[in-house]
Amino acid sequence: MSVDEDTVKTGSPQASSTSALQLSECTGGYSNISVMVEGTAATPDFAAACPVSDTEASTKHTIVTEALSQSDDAGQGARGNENNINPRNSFHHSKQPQQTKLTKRRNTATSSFKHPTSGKRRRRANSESDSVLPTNFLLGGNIFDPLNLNSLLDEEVNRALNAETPKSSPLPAKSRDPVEILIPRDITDPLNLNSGLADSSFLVSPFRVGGRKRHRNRHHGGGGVGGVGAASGIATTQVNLPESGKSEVQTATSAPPPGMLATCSAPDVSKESNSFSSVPEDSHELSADISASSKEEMTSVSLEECTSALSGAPNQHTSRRKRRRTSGKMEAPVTHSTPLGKSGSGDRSCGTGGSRNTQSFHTPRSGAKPGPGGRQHQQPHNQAKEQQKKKFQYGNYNKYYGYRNPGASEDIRVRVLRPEWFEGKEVLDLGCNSGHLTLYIAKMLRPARILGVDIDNGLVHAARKNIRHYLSEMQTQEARHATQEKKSTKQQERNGKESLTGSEKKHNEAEGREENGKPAKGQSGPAEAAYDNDSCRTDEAGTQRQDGKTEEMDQEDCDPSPADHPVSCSFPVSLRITRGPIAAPPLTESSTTRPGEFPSNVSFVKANYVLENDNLLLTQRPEYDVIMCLSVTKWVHLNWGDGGLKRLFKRVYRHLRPGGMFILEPQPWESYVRRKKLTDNINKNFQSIRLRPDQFPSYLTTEVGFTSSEYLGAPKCSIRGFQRPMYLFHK
Ligand SMILES: C[S@@+](CC[C@H](N)C(=O)[O-])C[C@H]1O[C@@H](n2cnc3c(N)ncnc32)[C@H](O)[C@@H]1O
Repeated sequence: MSVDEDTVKTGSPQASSTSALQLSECTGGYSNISVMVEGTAATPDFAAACPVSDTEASTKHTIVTEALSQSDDAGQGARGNENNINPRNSFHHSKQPQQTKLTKRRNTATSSFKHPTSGKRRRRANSESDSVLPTNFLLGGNIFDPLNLNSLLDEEVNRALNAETPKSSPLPAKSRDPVEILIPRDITDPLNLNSGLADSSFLVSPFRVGGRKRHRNRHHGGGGVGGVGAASGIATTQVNLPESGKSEVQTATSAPPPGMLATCSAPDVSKESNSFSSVPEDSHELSADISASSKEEMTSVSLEECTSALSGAPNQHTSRRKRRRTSGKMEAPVTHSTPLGKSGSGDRSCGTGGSRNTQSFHTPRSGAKPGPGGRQHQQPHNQAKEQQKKKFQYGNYNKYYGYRNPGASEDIRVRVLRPEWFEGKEVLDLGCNSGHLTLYIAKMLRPARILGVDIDNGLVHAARKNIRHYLSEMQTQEARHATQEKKSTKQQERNGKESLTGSEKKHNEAEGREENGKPAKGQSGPAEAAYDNDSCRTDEAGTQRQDGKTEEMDQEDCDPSPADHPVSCSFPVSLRITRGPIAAPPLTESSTTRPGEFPSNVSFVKANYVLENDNLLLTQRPEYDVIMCLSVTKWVHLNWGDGGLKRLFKRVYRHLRPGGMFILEPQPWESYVRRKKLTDNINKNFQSIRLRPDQFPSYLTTEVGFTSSEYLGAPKCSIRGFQRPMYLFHK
């Protein structure tokens, strides 16, 4: 028998049926040899044929294999062929009972495969590093077609083969040895390059060290500089993910990266204001507890504030980014909560107009707080429910603004806030949550200083982060408005251009202006200076480009940032608007050092504003011109009863300077009822409440000392539960 240069036809007088020969094994090192096999060719003669073809390896051939294969056969054959091609293996198996069925299966593909050992066989024959080929193939695969994809080409064969699953496609045996995964001890230096030691112990196997251990109270700053391998270059196995958001947030809080806002605008409670240092320790501990739990996974947010109206509230705020970070790393924002921008068209919003605001804001990260077993799902149902309740017992919802202002709509309450109340003033925002309203005021109403206070550490943390996101969003909005204005100006100019006379044109040229009133080329105006150098700007406005698009389209996609915030065009403004910023820009020195300007004028602090006892009221000094207390009274009332709420009112009064203003948005009594069983303490307090919300105005004027009260209205909100009366009290 000879091997034809292009096609090898093996025929055997004894066998005329379709062959069970896996001839491809014989092609051994000949990557491109193709053999047309007819007949079983189950003769030892064929063994001799293989070496023959071996010598003709250099010729390129086409394979049309009409051969059958059975996975293991093929595999074993292939393995055996590494150095010694022995087609008998295949032959032997082709006589198995399964043959009838398997003979139906044809390798119909016109293959031109390369044997794994092709071409290198001779060289590797003496090598010790020969790779061990797999031998066991499921699903009828073989070394050349491990997944047996070829069988799919023939529907009939495919059906027949998979008629009995899993018999046809046996499941892998379970009793395999576990796969050992080696983990670098120092994940920041996985190859242990820093140590300079040729020590293989920098990789650890979880099996050898007794498996991953959970360290409940350890902070997982794992990758932090200096933390890992500080002494020996070998870290404890820090591949464990943080157990909860708590440790994560705390890590980030304790070591914010330089230049980030956590540092520049997040003063410590103790540093921020004496007025908060009087908060008793136990209150803080309580707060810590709550804040920890507030970071838990909130799969079923039962936002009391909008219970009635929000049954169909969009679930856009439940997306959770599980991306963990190590301390000191800049983090992508959690992109769901709602800013205080203007309402978008078509949104189910409280407002009626304005632009859409799709900022990426931080909400406190949620993470399952492990129970004793370390996993939430191990908790009994009731216990988990209990925790869930307790978690929001202060109204410290971490998706509050998402619910309150669905679809990133405007917070309608800002409409009753008069700018003159805030501009240049010292403002305190009690119960600021994640800071959206505070930030809006800081940016838009320009107070000299505004401090957001919240009992929930996680919310305060989120609020601090939101400063830079808000800053970035404001830039985007400004850019968008600028673009729109520019477009409309251009349109007007184009309309007016037609009526421009020749003499006027001449005059303009003499003045160094173009027809559209802009400086002529080479004479950029101050506002345009940064922008003119921008690569986005390709031509004068409105000119037609070769691709048929007009310049306006480019400008729309680029970010025509204000001259003092030159932002590159690499991230189109349209994407910033629709997807949020890539990452909020860190605050620059210039943006942080101008006192009284956003964002230097805003800070957040964690504190319980309810003092432990009335005696402490005496220590409170006047500090603020305006104090806001929006949608907080119910929570204070439920948690500290009449006594606690009255103390809060009195503290507010003392905290205000003469002539100061107190802006109050109380929740109605009906909304208390739904939360009365949140905790035992709340239930007890609820039963003893005598001072109802509708009595607050008279209490504040007659008992606390405010001279006047003004009803500001109940801003209309599409979420009815949030439509609440607002008052202004004067000291
Ligand atoms: C329903 S939210 C209102 C948020 C914000 N004031 C607004 O209206 O947009 C109530 C907030 O008050 C906070 N809070 C409740 N009791 C507090 C207390 N004693 N001291 C400080 N903040 C408190 C909660 O953590 C929560 O973030």
